[in-house]
Amino acid sequence: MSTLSLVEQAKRSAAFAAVDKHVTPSVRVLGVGSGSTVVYAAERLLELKNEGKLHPELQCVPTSFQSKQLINEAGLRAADLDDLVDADPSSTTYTAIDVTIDGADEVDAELNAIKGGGGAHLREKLVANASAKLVLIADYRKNSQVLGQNWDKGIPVEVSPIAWQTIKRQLERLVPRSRALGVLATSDAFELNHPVATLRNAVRKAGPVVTDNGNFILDVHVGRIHDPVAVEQLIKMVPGVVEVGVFSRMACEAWFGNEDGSVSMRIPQSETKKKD
Ligand SMILES: O=C[C@H](O)[C@H](O)[C@H](O)COP(=O)(O)O
Repeated sequence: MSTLSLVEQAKRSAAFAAVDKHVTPSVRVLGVGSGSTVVYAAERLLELKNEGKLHPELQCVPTSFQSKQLINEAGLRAADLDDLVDADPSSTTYTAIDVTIDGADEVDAELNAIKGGGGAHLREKLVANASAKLVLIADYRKNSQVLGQNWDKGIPVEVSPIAWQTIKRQLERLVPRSRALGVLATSDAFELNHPVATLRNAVRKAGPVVTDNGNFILDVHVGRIHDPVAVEQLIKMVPGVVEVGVFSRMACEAWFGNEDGSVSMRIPQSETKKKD
């Protein structure tokens, strides 16, 4: 009998289903995300490797220190993102990675996602952006219509430590800032008129979380996010912001483990409508 909790079982089911569908023997370069759900993806990759079902030359691109450890522990070959070459130099999109499988903190109807609950979103976004396909895996708690509906820990924003308090104050003034810029309709973009940015503190270490890249994390509470593209752009425009944990319009599929033990796969709602 399984000793996993319902949530862990849901993560595992989603991870196994997504890996089985997407990591076929023809996949040569795989992006490996970060977080607790990706641990199960690595477990499945190891099984497939032992069954001889992976490409013999498979290269795995890590998205964090943890992710690299998972790749190493599964006996897979890690590759550096910058050492890869574009699969099709004539393409308008840069796709050196065939597919990336990654977790998420929350996913909306269009598969916009909040990521960075584990502070890995800078490298995750770099890898996702170089991938032909980004596939998200998560348990049922992350399955939302609108970002901010279930995830109440704010948007993870990686910032330069040299001016984190200045950046925090500017992030808390996103609304007047966007009005001054006159480029984004902030009033429609997110719920709160007065966002709150909190420095993420470490657990079992005094002081702030320091990312794999030597930066700090501010968790920015904006309430519900109605326009993820605008929110991502607006936060990114604050000097000192290294990366924002809103991944808008990047994922093509999201796999969720459900409470009843089943697995659901979603594509962006607008794509579903086109097919109807
Ligand atoms: O920084 C961490 C990553 O974005 C994770 O993929 C995300 O936080 C989801 O993690 P988990 O699978 O542990 O819920």
